[in-house]
Amino acid sequence: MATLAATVVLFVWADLVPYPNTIRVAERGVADGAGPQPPAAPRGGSYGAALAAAAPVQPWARRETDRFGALPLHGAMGIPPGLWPARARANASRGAAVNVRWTARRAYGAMPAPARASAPRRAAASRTKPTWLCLDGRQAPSIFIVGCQKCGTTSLLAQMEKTLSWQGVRVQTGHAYRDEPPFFEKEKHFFSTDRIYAKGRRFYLNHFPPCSRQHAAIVDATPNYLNVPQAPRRLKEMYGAAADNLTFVLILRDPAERTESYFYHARADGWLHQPWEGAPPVKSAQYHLWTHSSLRQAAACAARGVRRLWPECDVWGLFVSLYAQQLAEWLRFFRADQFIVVPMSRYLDRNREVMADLARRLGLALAPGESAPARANKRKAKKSAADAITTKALRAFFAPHNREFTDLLKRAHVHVSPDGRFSSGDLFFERA
Ligand SMILES: Nc1ncnc2c1ncn2[C@@H]1O[C@H](COP(=O)(O)OS(=O)(=O)O)[C@@H](OP(=O)(O)O)[C@H]1O
Repeated sequence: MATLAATVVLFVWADLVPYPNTIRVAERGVADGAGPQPPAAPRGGSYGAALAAAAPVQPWARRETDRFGALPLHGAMGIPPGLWPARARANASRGAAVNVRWTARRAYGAMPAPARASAPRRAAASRTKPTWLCLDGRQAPSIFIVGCQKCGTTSLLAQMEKTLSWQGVRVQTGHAYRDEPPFFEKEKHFFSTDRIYAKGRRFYLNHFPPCSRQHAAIVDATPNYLNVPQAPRRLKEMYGAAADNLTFVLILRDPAERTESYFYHARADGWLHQPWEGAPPVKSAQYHLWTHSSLRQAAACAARGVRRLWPECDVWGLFVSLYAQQLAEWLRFFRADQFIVVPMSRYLDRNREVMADLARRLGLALAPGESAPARANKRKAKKSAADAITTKALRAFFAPHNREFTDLLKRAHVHVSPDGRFSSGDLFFERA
């Protein structure tokens, strides 16, 4: 009830604020995320056919395409029409009322069927030694922390480097070139960034030590690999047959908190994603206004029948938190038993168990004794009470996506650290 009240307050208030009515939405991603896309059609048939079979597309859904400003977000948030502010009700009576939730559910019903791990493959998920990959004379990464941005990836990597080893040799990340920012030591951005990918395989592999100097395992911890749709295909192509031996770690945070953290980081560093006309300069963007515009963007996409909000609506901003749709894409290229999902809450609360589980699955030894996760990349901006209200509104938006994520993990038999156990419902708000 408190969540609903907070959401209503935010959106009633937000409705009074003048917003740009036309939002220019990049068709698919922006900047480095753009470029050739993997095929969108699912394995078992076309989305179009599945959607048409489920229910015919309503004319009002089509009409919404260019009417961004008129969308009643309140409906998308599940708020009963009686509680909508006057402007939203007026929009609705003009024919703009869109049951976005229904549209979205219909669209997501047709997600690609993920590849299932066969029983022997699943059994083989624990290893006795790490995977050692030599490509063109370089020890190439065999472990990828592919996501997600603002989910504790820096902290996890630091702890892996400190505590995981094999026969006394630690894991490591390779190096950054002198003209690259220092954080490229952790994250190479190769498979996710067109201009870096264009430099080619040799350029990537030159970041890693020669095979002669054997390391326990090499890690590329680029949190954007998960949300850039080109990344899994590129990775698979580069590794060829060796791709079967890779392990992908996904440390994932409550999507709403992640989005909040992203906003403050991206605003401070000047790369906040706001693909709508009339957006303020990045430095003066405000969290609640940015969130409201992002939710409008999502609602408009759903209303015009976009099949998967990620990647078809956008791949940046709050769309980075659409984990189900992203993982489904990765499962088209890799087996389910190559993935380890680490909820950030478990990483913090059950740290030792999670690290032991990672060690087992990566074939590495865990150093004895306790080690706490470092608080890396802590945001500098102060939290405010108003932010909490905005984040609650985001939670309402993400709730069905979170359930979809949990369903996917169960269906595809993806391992959730530390013990593979999780209940149906929302993984990010499970009871201990
Ligand atoms: N130990 C521990 N406890 C609690 N929170 C932690 C911890 N380690 C990292 N964090 C929070 O994770 C956020 C940074 O995540 P990333 O390192 O993945 O960021 S980045 O994508 O590499 O920029 C960032 O979140 P915000 O502070 O909310 O922005 C960090 O504070």
